[in-house]
Amino acid sequence: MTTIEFPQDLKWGAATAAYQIEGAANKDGRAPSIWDTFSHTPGNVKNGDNGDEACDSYHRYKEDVQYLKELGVDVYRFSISWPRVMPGATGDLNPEGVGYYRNLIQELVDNGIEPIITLYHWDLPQSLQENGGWENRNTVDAFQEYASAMFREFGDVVKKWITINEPWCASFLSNYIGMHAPGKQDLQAAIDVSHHLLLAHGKSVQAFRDIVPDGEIGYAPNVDWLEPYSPAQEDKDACEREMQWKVQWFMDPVFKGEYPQLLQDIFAKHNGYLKVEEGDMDIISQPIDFMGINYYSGHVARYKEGNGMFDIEPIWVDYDKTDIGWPVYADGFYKVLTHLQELYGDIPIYITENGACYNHEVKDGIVNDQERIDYLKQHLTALHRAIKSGVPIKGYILWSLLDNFEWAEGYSKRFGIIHVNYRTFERTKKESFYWYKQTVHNNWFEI
Ligand SMILES: CCOCCOc1ccc(-c2cn(C[C@@H]3NC[C@@H](O)[C@H]3O)nn2)cc1
Repeated sequence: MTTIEFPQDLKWGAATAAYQIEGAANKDGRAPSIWDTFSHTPGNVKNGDNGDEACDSYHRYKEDVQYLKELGVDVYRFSISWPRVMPGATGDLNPEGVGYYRNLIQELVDNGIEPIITLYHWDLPQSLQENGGWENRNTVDAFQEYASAMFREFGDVVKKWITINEPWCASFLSNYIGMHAPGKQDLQAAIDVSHHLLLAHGKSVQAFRDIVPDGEIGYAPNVDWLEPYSPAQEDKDACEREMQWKVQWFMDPVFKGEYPQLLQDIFAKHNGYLKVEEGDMDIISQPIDFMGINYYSGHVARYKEGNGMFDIEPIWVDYDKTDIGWPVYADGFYKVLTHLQELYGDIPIYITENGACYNHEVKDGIVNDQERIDYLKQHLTALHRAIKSGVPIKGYILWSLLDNFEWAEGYSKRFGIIHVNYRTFERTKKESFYWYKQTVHNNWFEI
């Protein structure tokens, strides 16, 4: 057997997000988010699913923390629901909402688990969407007010914060492709949203430095890897264009203070234009302490003239795929992490999401998700390769602790290492839970 052993100081964790697990959507003063509106609009989410009850973690968080304790993880990454703590989007805090997170944080601390808070995991207050949402530059100031209030409420205990989760999903997937809330298909809207999300990130970092001077803050872009079909320049160029859309568009502004010209030119051909105001790029490129990276999949792709905005087509033919249809492409994890180091140097990285969708059910009290264990072995080996190549990886946070509401896929797609019965909310630890528990305990695994 071969052993893959990690540095002793690597942090192990698990992740969730508010709208995906909490439920209690109309409880204790929470106001609607854009995902309440989107999921309750027929046709947007598979099977008409919504987050009204989800995993009922709002009421079962103590049980969930006990699973984290059993896993032996160092950190738990969760998100705060903006409309739960600030139902008016700005102004007064909701004591019940703040109280829920204070109880959750205390439960984690009492069990020796470090909380990592994500401020924005896509559940924008619907009241802001009525005024244009992230397309409206005023939402940036609303976010800074919300973020500052959370820093003041929890910054005495919580020292690691993430501003924005997957800005590509919250901008282009949601406003250009239209698959996520608010479900627009408007390139200019998506460009405006992407800039305002990054501006909100920068402004909240500025506020954080004053309110939590001993804390660490970053953001969590999602990346994938596109492997050119051939050495032909047209295939390499096609992959570069789409990779820049996912990576450079959201990282160059933070680490270089500018947007990639290649993409600005492509967007202009489709009547999409950046609207940057004086000082914006200085705010966005505020130094941060770490970068979260969310990686799930990659694939081979090649040039195809006229196909989409980037003249590219995916070639997925010969890979194993997870139950959400994404290729299992662990080499892409290693390649994208070393690529990021080449582009941006030694910014400390937490893997803030990595995991797989496999829809196994409970049989005789057991969930035999060997495919998920195999996925984790492949991707943790790729991560180990990146660490050995000198990429400064500080932690690995698995997506997800629980099966949960997978956005437009609803509850049809299961990413958890704990199975959730959505009728009874009964949790069942999967075989992957036990494998991950052993790996966290040992800090190594065998392949
Ligand atoms: C170019 C065309 O593309 C069409 C589909 O495009 C995507 C891309 C990415 C995703 C996606 C979903 N997830 C998992 C979540 N991450 C955050 C957490 O809440 C998880 O539930 N990550 N990425 C979905 C669809």
